[in-house]
Amino acid sequence: MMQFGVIARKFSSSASVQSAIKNVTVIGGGLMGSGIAQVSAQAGQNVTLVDVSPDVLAKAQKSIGANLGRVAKKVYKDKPQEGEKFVAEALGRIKTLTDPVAAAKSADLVVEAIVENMDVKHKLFKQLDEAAPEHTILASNTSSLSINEIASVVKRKDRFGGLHFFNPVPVMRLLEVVKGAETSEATYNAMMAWGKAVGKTCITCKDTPGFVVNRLLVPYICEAIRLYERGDASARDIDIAMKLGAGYPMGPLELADYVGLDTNKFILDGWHKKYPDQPLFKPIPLLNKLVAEGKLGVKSGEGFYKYEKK
Ligand SMILES: CCCCCCC[C@H](O)CC(=O)SCCNC(=O)CCNC(=O)[C@H](O)C(C)(C)COP(=O)([O-])OP(=O)([O-])OC[C@H]1O[C@@H](n2cnc3c(N)ncnc32)[C@H](O)[C@@H]1OP(=O)([O-])[O-]
Ligand SMILES: NC(=O)c1ccc[n+]([C@@H]2O[C@H](COP(=O)([O-])OP(=O)(O)OC[C@H]3O[C@@H](n4cnc5c(N)ncnc54)[C@H](O)[C@@H]3O)[C@@H](O)[C@H]2O)c1
Repeated sequence: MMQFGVIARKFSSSASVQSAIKNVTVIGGGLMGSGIAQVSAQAGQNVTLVDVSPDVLAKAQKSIGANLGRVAKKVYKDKPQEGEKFVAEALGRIKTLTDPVAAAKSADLVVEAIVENMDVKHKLFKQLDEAAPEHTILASNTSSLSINEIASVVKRKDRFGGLHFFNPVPVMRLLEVVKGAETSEATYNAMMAWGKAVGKTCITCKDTPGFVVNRLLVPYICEAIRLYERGDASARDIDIAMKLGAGYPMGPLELADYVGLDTNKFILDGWHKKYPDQPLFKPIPLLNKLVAEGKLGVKSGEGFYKYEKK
């Protein structure tokens, strides 16, 4: 108990923690990348946000502005002018680019948050490894892929690791800092210090499937889907049960809709292929059916529940 207290204090988050990393490039301006760019800029980092799509970048800037406004309303509730200054300054620290190579040239740290596809990640990291300065740390926000496998294409394996954020990034306080087989102690320490500097509580994990959170969360969500598929309980009752009986903020099926049923399926299929004998990772016919029908959850307007399209 005593030891846990010490560890908890040691790793407790603080936006005032200093990090040697001042210039961060975030690649992928979608759901996760925009959140990572926001928390970095909020903490005073110079941020370059990259996406192949200028439309995504415009959308990201808009949502970051709106989310910074939410933060300002809370933090500066009696000082609206200071709140406006906070939002303007944070937004001013984010520049956008469509070229990852140009963006890597000025980075101390690159955080990749593009599609969860090994080939696409490999292609990007090869380019980044060639373009980035010697000291630059390369990191992936992958949910389910192996950090060692992603790092296999770069020369700087000692300056490569995992930085796994949670959705929604501005709200979720955890950051999993993943050590690959060849991640150096200096890289690990720099990633931990940076994570704390951007306001997250960091935990450490080896390069094991799903790290800590998803290794527990994916089987939990999958078991909930199987329970529903068997007709053991309604979707609503499964979700109410876990919210009121176990204290979760969302039930498992609501959470599956929130992260996206295609993402759920992608992770499960990838792990099933790698570990075919693990019953927890076996395909789920209902999940496959919903995805085949385009029912992907909140983003498509329907999953286990129906949503108003934004
Ligand atoms: C097979 C499985 C597959 C797994 C996939 C893995 C995916 C991945 O690798 C891991 C994950 O991320 S796993 C997923 C991990 N994620 C989870 O497990 C999430 C679980 N869910 C939750 O924690 C809560 O339901 C939410 C925080 C999402 C919403 O909270 P709520 O109470 O229901 O509703 P509320 O009252 O509206 O909001 C409360 C406060 O949050 C603020 N805010 C909200 N959205 C925001 C945004 N986008 N931006 C900024 N701010 C946002 C809002 O302003 C408010 O602030 P205030 O200070 O109170 O005014
Ligand atoms: N969604 C989640 O809940 C969540 C949580 C934690 C980690 N992750 C991981 O984060 C990563 C991104 O997930 P997301 O949900 O933000 O995806 P997303 O689809 O919202 O965003 C990905 C973005 O990357 C862009 N992109 C694709 N290829 C690119 C390239 N070569 N160069 C630059 N931009 C490129 C796309 O245009 C898109 O805007 C994935 O690896 C995912 O597993 C997701």
